[in-house]
Formats: sequence, C-alpha cells, structure tokens
Amino acid sequence: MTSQQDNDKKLAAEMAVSMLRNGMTVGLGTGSTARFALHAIAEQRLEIKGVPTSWQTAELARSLGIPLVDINDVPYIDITLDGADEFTPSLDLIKGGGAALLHEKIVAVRSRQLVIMTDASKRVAQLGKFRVPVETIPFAVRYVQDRLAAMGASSSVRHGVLTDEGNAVIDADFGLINDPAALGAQLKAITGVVEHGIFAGMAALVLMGDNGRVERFPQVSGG
Ligand SMILES: O=C[C@H](O)[C@H](O)[C@H](O)COP(=O)(O)O
Repeated sequence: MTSQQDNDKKLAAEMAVSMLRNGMTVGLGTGSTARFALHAIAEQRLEIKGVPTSWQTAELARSLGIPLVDINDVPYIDITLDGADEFTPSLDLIKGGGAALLHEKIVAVRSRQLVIMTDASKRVAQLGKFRVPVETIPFAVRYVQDRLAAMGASSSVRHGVLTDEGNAVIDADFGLINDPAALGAQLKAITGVVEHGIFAGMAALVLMGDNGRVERFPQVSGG
C-alpha cells in the first residue's frame, strides 16, 4: 500500500462524506477506505446515526463517538458508504476481502443509495481478478467446494477466519466473469452458501481516488 493509494482512498471517502446530511441514517462500511469515511464523519461532527457492517466498524464508530442504531430498529438506511475489492465502470463489484460481505450486503439492500469509495487499483474492465468470497456454513464447506469445482472454479478456505455470523469464507477463482448477476444467482442456489461477494447492479455511485483527484462512475458526459 503506497501513501498515494491511502491519500486517494481518503479523498474518495471525504467526497462521499460530503454527501451526508445531519439526521441521516448512514450505513458504515468495512475496511481501510471505510475507515477514512468514519474519521471524516467524526471530524466534521456530522449528526448522523450509523448502521455498522461489522464489529470492527462498530468498535471504531464507538471510539470516534459516532452514534449507532440497530438495523432492525430503522425502516431504511438513507445512504451507505463502503469500499470494494474490485469494481467495473458499469458498477458491478466484488466485496468481502475483509469477510464482511454478508452484513455489507444486508445493509446495502436496506439502503436507498450505496456509494462505493476506492482507489484506482480497484478498477477493472471485467470482474474476476479478485477471487469471489463465498460465505458458507462451516458444516457445508467441503460440499460447497465440490460444487464450485463442478462450476470450474478452484477455491480455498480462508483459514482462521470466521465471519461475524460464525461462517467460513471460501475464495473462488472463476477467472474473468462474463455475467456477474448470473454467477451470483448460481452461487446463491448452492445449499450451505449464505452469501457471496458479487454485488451486481447494487451501487449507485463509485467515487475513485486517482492521483489526487476523484473520478465518478457512472461517468457523466460533458461534466
Ligand atoms: O469485507 C470487506 C469489505 O468488502 C471491504 O469493503 C473491501 O474488502 C474493501 O476494503 P478496503 O477498503 O480495505 O480495500
């Protein structure tokens, strides 16, 4: 990780935080980029209520004095700010490098707007360089790996990692993914799979820091 990369993540996070308004319920993502957003929220003393996507994020929010609310106590989330492991300019994502994919996806589907913050290393023309995290009930790990192999993917279990729900994470290599939504549906249909890290068509906006400036996706012509 270069300091330029960190700087770009911070810039993207600060631009995302500029979209927040007092009174909003805000989904708080997980990972190094989301951390910059939490710090910016605290520094600007924004009066928001946060819905954390992991215990790490909840801990950080508490330590920064950001009030939290239980996802089951709110009817919806106004906006969620989160990172990604890969994104395409058509806004498909792979997430879950930090094993937070399940709670991140639940927070995302509960949100009116999902805003992704990244640096330029996350941008790809087609998803698949980053292996797809597949959150799996521990009892089903061997079966799920066999199903993944039948789908043509090599895979490995992330050792020593359990998700916030006590599940295992299998990282699956499908090579370049032609149809992320279709692959996601296939994965979801495997018994024992709880969730996968493909977020197809869920993001409203990606803010990508790149050498000191922020690029927006979808790109607006003439803007
Ligand atoms: O499970 C982790 C999340 O999906 C993260 O948002 C993702 O891994 C990106 O993290 P970072 O901002 O540290 O690259």
